[in-house]
Amino acid sequence: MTATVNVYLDKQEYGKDKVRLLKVHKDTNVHRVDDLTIRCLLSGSSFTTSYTEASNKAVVATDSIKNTCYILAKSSKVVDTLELFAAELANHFLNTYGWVEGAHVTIIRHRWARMIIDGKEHNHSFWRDGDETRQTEIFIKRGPNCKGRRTIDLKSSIAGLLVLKTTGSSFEDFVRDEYTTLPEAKDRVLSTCVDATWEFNVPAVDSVNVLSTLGQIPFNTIYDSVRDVTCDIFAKDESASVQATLYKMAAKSINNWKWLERVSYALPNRHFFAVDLNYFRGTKNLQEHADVYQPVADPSGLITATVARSLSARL
Ligand SMILES: O=c1[nH]c(=O)c2[nH]c(=O)[nH]c2[nH]1
Repeated sequence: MTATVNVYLDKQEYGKDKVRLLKVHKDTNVHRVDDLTIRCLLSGSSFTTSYTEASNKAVVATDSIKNTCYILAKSSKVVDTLELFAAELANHFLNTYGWVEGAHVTIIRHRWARMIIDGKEHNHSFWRDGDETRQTEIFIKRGPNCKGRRTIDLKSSIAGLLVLKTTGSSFEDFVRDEYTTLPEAKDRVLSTCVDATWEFNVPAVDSVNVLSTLGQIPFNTIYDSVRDVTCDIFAKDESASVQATLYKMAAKSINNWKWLERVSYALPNRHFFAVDLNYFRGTKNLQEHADVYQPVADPSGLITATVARSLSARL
């Protein structure tokens, strides 16, 4: 029995997720590695019938999409710049399959730090120095009227950068009412797991110019810089709140880089509460006496914001 037709396919994207890939750069005997997890999703009106009429005529198998990731990783010269490799992949799908209207590629890079052996960086041995990842997400679309044009939405992120400072953070002067139990804190432990995202301002370009246009943006330097700014401000700011520190971090990176349009942070406030030890022989461990804390995994605060370049700054 056919379903009643008071519905329509509103949107669709399909492809391969969690394609795992390790690229070893062997150009010298000091090897470098890029350990990636890739998602490639395709979209376009030609795929509608694969959902609504069970027709696979336009469907590029997700297995072929996976193979493409490996084939391009073999030939690519830019795997170590996530944004450019993501653009190469997305562009490939648009150039190869004329009916694909949008290619949406997300790449996560997992950390491998060089081992120090006998006091020296080792040529080909690495260790996982944390769960933090670098990520990028690109969505390249064919121009609606001019098929040779491409519009590019591009953003990159740091996810899971776990940081902690033991002083230089306060939280005072907040609302006190009958719901409040939290004491004012002049000096507290501050810890968060940073998710930072920066959105690039990329003009629409002709299909042949996608990679050369993006090639002008110093993506790896921007990533290093946003990470440095995050750590620098986290460490040096006399923080009045997570909100105030977040704003300084985001504003600084927008001011540093003309390519950045918006910078967002999501900062969980991982609480460390001083343990009240007064019950044990009057032991003082609160306020200025605190040095034993209880980390509280749940619940955590969550402070999020996006800071954007103002229109006047674009002129
Ligand atoms: O930096 C903070 N911001 C808050 O909004 C908040 N709320 C809270 O209980 N502790 C904190 N800390």
